[in-house]
Amino acid sequence: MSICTLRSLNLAQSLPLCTISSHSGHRGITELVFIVQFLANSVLMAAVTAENLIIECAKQMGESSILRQANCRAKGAAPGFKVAILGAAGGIGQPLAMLMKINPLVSVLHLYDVVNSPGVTADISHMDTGAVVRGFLKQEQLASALTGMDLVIIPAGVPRKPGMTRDDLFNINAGIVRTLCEGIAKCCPKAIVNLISNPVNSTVPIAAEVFKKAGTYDPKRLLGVTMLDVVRANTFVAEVLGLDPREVDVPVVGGHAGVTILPLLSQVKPPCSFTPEETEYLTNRIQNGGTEVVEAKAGAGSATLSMAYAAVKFADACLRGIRGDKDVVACAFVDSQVTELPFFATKVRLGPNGAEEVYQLGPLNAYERAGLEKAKKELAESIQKGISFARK
Ligand SMILES: NC(=O)c1ccc[n+]([C@@H]2O[C@H](COP(=O)([O-])OP(=O)(O)OC[C@H]3O[C@@H](n4cnc5c(N)ncnc54)[C@H](O)[C@@H]3O)[C@@H](O)[C@H]2O)c1
Ligand SMILES: O=C(O)C[C@H](O)C(=O)O
Repeated sequence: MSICTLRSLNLAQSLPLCTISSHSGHRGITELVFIVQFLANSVLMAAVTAENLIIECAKQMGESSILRQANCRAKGAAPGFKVAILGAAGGIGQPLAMLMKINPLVSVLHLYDVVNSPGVTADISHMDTGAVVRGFLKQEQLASALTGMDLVIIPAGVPRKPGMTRDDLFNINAGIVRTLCEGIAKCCPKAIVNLISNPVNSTVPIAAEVFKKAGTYDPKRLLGVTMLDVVRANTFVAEVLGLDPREVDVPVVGGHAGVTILPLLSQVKPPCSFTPEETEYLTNRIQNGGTEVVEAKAGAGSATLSMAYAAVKFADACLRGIRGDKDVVACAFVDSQVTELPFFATKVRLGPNGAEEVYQLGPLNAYERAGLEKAKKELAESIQKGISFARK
């Protein structure tokens, strides 16, 4: 029975009581009973009619009630940006969807996955925040999920288990990212893409190749998400320095795997210095932060909650950039001329078109210069692997 009918029936039960109390002093019992019965019947009839209308409406629309509610609310959507999450039912996808639903810059939130997206959508759509939430399930609904989007966030794909490298995910995730990016090229070629799926050092080159093939590639709009490395670096450095992590800003450059993750501890803000032991400890911990979580989860996946937080921090920066806010700067793995490699993570300035400006590395100390050489060697192979896969 629908909510409308239930409410009408409650009304039918309570109305006679009101009527008796307000009229009992002026009318005879028989007259009163008649009036009460008449009113109750009228309300019941109205309730039954409303129920029939609802059933008829649902039949005509041939849709679930979730879709009808979403359509309804979409008509009144507040101004803001349209964001799609691909892989929204996953370990990262769910908390990411929840946090994006809270973001006041988001007016429409599309949740796409190959499994479980209706449940996640129903759940998140009950949050009393502004964004309208719609769910999309499986490949046949990918185009609807993507059409009209300003920002697409991709955490789709398998996570690591203990003993695996991120590159071990390549065989499965490369194909997933390729398919999703083909959809983006067709349905929302102007959207800014935040790519989370690992191995980021290879999936970003794959995405670039897909967009090039489709003739839609805009290097500024494709951003590999390395924000989790920055979030970890800020946390670990703050611990060592005894500071509030919110006051610390550590640039992390290179890529997103092992030695390709290069924290620039000589450029930490507020300015500070580290002993060689602290530098070694911090660099190792930041480079292996992902593995630390994978091992602690002991087979149940990799970082999801801190990643959702980092993804939202980065997506929010992208949305502020699209809105035209000045001086929005974050680290990301992007098409780059900073080194001889075609892709590299550095600080970028985010604007209406994505990464409007890619910043240089700045002065590096001897420890960081040695780290950079190691990072570039591994990065070159991972980037080439992605390009070769996509060109096959
Ligand atoms: N960039 C980073 O810093 C970072 C951090 C953590 C995790 N990751 C990566 O993010 C990815 C997701 O991690 P997770 O923990 O959420 O994994 P998960 O397995 O919990 O969730 C992945 C979701 O992707 C969905 N999916 C699979 N194929 C899909 C397809 N073709 N289209 C749409 N959705 C699809 C799955 O159904 C699942 O819901 C992994 O590759 C992981 O390594 C990256
Ligand atoms: O480590 C992983 O496999 C997931 C992610 O890349 C991370 O850094 O936590």
